[in-house]
Amino acid sequence: MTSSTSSSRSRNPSSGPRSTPDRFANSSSFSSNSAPPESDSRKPDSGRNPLTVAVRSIAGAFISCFTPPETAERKNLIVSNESRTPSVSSEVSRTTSGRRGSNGGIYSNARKESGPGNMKFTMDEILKATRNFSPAFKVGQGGFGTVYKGRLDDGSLVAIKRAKSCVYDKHLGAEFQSEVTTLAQVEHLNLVKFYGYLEQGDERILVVEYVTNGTLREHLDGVHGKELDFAARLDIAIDIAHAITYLHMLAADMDSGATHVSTQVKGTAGYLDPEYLRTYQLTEKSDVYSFGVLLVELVTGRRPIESKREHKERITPRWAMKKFTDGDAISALDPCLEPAARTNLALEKILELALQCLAPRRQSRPSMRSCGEVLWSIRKDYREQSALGFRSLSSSQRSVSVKEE
Ligand SMILES: Nc1ncnc2c1ncn2[C@@H]1O[C@H](COP(=O)(O)OP(=O)(O)OP(=O)(O)O)[C@@H](O)[C@H]1O
Repeated sequence: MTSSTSSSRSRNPSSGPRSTPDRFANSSSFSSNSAPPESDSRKPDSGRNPLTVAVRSIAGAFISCFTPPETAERKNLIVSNESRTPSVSSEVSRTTSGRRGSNGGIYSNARKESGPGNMKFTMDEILKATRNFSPAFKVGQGGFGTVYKGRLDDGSLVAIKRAKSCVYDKHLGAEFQSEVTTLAQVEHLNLVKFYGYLEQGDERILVVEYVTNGTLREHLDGVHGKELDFAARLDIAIDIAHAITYLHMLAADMDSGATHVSTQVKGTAGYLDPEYLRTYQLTEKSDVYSFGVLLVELVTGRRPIESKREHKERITPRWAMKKFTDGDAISALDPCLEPAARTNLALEKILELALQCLAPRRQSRPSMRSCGEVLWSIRKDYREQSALGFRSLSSSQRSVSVKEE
């Protein structure tokens, strides 16, 4: 989504929403076991901007760095090397209050005790972990800057994100610290763990958990083997909705009620709330918009912007919404997915939700919590229908109306 510290792993510049809380997302792991967000009357969807500059910077990562959900499908996707990343150890996270480092052990790193917002790295440590920012350790380049893979002294594998000098407005000196303070408080199974930071001279560096499973885009493209099945995509959507809901609640707690104006676009094309262009403000509802784009991406398998396609298909959300409103949702379904009555039903409901998320006016968009609840209900129906044994349709029936068997 829109921010400056993204930890996304997308290798495609057009992938990975960038508006508010996706930046540190890992999406998934607990998906199939996750409960719908609990209602919280303390934090109504007020429509105010709960995202401080700092929190806004969290945004943007949820799409890219993710661990596929716990489904049969996942077993084929997951990296079996247990020593690689804590993000694949969902069971560990679920069953222990302690966290595990990339080396598989509970953190022995003294930084854990150093407390949120106080996890400072020295330049020596960063240089050692990245072999002096060796190009061989570079894993990506994003709006925030350059991302390196590194290993800390305790063996933890981390992503070291070195900000471009233009990312932090010199006039907003507190922006980085504010961001760090927020990141240090984020603890969610679907969000990459924040290890610490370095602020020295012009250098601004963030150290976060390294995600080895690849990006959502890669999994949608089948780069790691079989494409994600529909159930897995639904799980991912729910996990992301939960993660953003969590971030919105966090942000609401921290929000001072100030108005947050950003004139520096930090998002990724295709995901950015169009209202931002009018107001220069990012709100929770900007994330909802980006989430709508993500929903479309998940079910169509297409990138938000498909510049090589014919004109009317280039902006994927617009194309998919047209299909949906024309009553032809099924033709927007990712051709990799097997059409089935239950899938088509869920597809329609997901696109309906996406339509609401993509509403041009912010006030018409649902809250993230509500998105999670709707998706939860869609998944419940989908599973029930799967259990009832709805049979698949052949691809040739894709364009005809679906009748339940
Ligand atoms: N935590 C991580 N673990 C592994 N690889 C990562 C991680 N974070 C980022 N990367 C890699 O670095 C690339 C750039 O990430 P980064 O988050 O800076 O850019 P982005 O996802 O394009 O977002 P933005 O442009 O908004 O900053 C990603 O595409 C990914 O390949």
